[in-house]
Amino acid sequence: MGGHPEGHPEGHPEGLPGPALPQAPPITCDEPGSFARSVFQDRHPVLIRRILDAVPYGPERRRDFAALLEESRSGTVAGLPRDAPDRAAWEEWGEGRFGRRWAELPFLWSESYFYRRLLDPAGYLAAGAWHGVDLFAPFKDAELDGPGFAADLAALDELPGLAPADREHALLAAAVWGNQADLGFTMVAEAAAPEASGTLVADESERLWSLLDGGTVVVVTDNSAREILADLALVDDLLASGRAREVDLLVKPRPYYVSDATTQDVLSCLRRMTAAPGEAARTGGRLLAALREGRLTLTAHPFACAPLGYRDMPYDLRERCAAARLTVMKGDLNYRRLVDDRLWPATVPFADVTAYFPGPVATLRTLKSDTVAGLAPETVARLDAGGTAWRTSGTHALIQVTVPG
Ligand SMILES: O=P(O)(O)OC[C@@]1(O)O[C@H](CO)[C@@H](O)[C@@H]1O
Repeated sequence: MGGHPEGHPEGHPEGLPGPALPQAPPITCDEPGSFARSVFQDRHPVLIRRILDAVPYGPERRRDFAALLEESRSGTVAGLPRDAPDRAAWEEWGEGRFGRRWAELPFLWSESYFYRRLLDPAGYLAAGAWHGVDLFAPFKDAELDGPGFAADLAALDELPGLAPADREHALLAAAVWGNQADLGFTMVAEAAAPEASGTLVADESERLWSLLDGGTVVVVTDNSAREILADLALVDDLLASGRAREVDLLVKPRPYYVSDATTQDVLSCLRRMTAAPGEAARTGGRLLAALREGRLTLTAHPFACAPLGYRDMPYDLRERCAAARLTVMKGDLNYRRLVDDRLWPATVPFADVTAYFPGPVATLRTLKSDTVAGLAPETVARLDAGGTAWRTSGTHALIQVTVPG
């Protein structure tokens, strides 16, 4: 495993077979006024202030959070502590990147490393009183306790009354738009309200359904609380309808990108479901039974928190996706990893950019960062003419599918 060169890919990176791709530079934070730059310069200070407001870390840890913020906004990249359990992995994933300016590195790498580094002042990995304490738990808990989550639980009561096709349509839409409920994203006030479902800029949902014919489905999850609730409701329907024989839910092994779902977050959601009345409890009960029977599995692979694209998947994950009938990637970060977070022309065929993937793959994403591929020229022209930040505001979404040849 390892990163591929940051230079422009001319043809297929790493010389693997596949279609010739146009040149596309990786997104970095060096461009003034860019979204990526605003994440480090505007979003991260808010995030750290909120963490320090929400969790009573002592003075030394608070100073270490501030120092990390300073380093990541204007400094060069320091390595991990000598005794960090994941130091060897990061030395490989970050080869040639330590000591360089944060802003010049690929945004995918630098942002992922920033979330890894946050775990050190939080004391999450080291032995001691703060070991294993999720620094984002106050935000995740607030969403679980909020009116939006309660409304989503209650909305499940509508599902049994719907015809199967309508139910599938509603569940898929909920899984797509549930991705607006990203707590990192809502750190900035102008972010779109999670309730507002907007426009699909690409919709290959018919192809997605046509692939779901009873095999194993891998779901690469994104956010906890409202998004994972929608994902779990969809998974329940896939299992109950026979569209999936087994579902493997990939979660994060540690707190990541604020609200990304860990095993603990999935269990918290299931607990809320089973404690609620009506269909929420029945759905939660079926999912618990599926876990017990092994039809639903949870996997927390270290690569879930790697700063690399899926092109660099380790062998075991590659094999798993190759054997699955379909891999479903949820959310913006997984999309960035799928298309290598480059400034592709938006009309470059999605199938070409993802041709390396070892099996059929679908992506359900609201657009919250600059990279995008596979859009029709007239769609791009219309969106650009609209004068809105359609790539980054979370008001637009897509469902795209690739079945490698
Ligand atoms: O993967 P998710 O939860 O949909 O989005 C992750 C995200 O909030 O993080 C990045 C900026 O911080 C963007 O790619 C995106 O908006």
